[in-house]
Amino acid sequence: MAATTVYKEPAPKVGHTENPLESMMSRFNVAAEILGLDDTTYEVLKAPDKQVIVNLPVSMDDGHVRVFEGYRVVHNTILGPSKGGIRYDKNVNLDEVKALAAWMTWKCAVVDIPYGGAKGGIICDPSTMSAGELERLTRAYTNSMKDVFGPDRDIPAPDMGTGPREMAWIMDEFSKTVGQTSSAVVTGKPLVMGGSLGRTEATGRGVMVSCLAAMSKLDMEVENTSVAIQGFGNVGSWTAKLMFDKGLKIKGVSDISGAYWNDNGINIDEAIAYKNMHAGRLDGFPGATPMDPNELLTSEVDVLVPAAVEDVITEHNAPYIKAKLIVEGANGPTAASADPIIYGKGISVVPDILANSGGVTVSYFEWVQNKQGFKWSQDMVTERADRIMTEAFEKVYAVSQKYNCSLRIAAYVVAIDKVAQTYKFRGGY
Ligand SMILES: NC(=O)C1=CN([C@@H]2O[C@H](COP(=O)(O)OP(=O)(O)OC[C@H]3O[C@@H](n4cnc5c(N)ncnc54)[C@H](OP(=O)(O)O)[C@@H]3O)[C@@H](O)[C@H]2O)C=CC1
Ligand SMILES: O=C(O)CCC(=O)C(=O)O
Repeated sequence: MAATTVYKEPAPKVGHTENPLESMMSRFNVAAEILGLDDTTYEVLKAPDKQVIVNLPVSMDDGHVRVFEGYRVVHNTILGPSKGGIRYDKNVNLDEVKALAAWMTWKCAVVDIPYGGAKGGIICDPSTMSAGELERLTRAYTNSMKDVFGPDRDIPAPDMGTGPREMAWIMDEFSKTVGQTSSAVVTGKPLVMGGSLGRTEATGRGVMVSCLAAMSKLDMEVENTSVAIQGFGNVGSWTAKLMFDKGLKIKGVSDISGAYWNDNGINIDEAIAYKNMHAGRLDGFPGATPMDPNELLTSEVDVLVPAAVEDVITEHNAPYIKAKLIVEGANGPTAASADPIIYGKGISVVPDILANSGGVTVSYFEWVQNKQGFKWSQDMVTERADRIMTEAFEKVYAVSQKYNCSLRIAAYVVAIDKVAQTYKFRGGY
């Protein structure tokens, strides 16, 4: 794929400090130029519609009150109510949330689901907080956002550091403020209370499906393909499990405790069982040997799946990457400064806004089911999600061929074109 196309992104600035918002904007600018996007739509899309910053006083277990800062950024709602996860992490910041919100707009447009984009975050370290503290924090955040959230306004979901438990608290707290049970206000809920079959594994499944689609374009065979995966949380562990079940050889995995390597392939069922029995960490896993986490990204594998945080692939390590294919499970794992290097090496990249869009796709199914008051079977969810992922991949691939550009720029072109066309029909400015 990439080897036959011409690179079209601006060269990195000298001394560039990685910033996900700048990375998002530099790709957006290239796609806008390809499309000949009009100035008004460009100005509307380059900044978020709404940015909310809240102060959240929370009683801690030791009796003192700690004040947390939280954000919700709504990037755009021209395609429908805004959608996007909530991140709990000590490194959350407003620029990051703004980039993540814009990526949600592009992602929903790429898979053609009727949502705009948003993202939320709270600066906190969930690994050091008790369940009670996290519940009080989540309820305080939901209360502060009661005029932002709504089943037809803005619909949160899980992201790093959050999962079904937090989504259940959000649903309960929001329902209390509106005086009726409001299942469709949030997705990624536990199954018993309106969650969808298939949501937990949906993002990893989409990563696996788009990886196989890209491998087929590159004539890569499943049996001979080795993989390294950074991050072993929801996205990383499900990607690993589903790729392992398909017969790919997962040689390296990592989490915050370190990286682990087995040249003969890691038994992912054993790795997940070990993690579940050891406080969610792989530390001490006997089925692989510890390695330097920095070396995982440049290890001798065919496919690299970054599935943890932003900006892990930069101009500094990109020259040493050996994989032929990068499939971005995480949002924004590749800084824009690395793009020309990766492209120049002929490495294909299935970009985040395509590769990890399986999660929001099944969130959309959950929202539809909540509104219908009807539950879909696992087969129905899987078949529909796989079809959407495959069609989105083929569409992005065709655009990359048409404009002779990378899959990343092609995905932005598909997304921005849909949003811009909708603005033309709806008017309003
Ligand atoms: N959940 C979803 O449905 C979706 C998530 N994403 C994106 O996928 C990425 C991961 O999210 P998710 O899996 O939900 O988050 P989780 O919190 O479930 O998992 C994050 C994983 O990354 C690990 N990690 C964190 N920092 C590092 C690091 N520096 N090096 C290696 N591993 C690290 C964590 O380790 P440890 O557990 O040891 O702390 C954990 O294994 C994020 O970019 C998120 O935005 C995108 C689409 C949907
Ligand atoms: O499931 C969702 O609604 C959003 C998931 C998310 O935050 C993401 O795709 O980055």
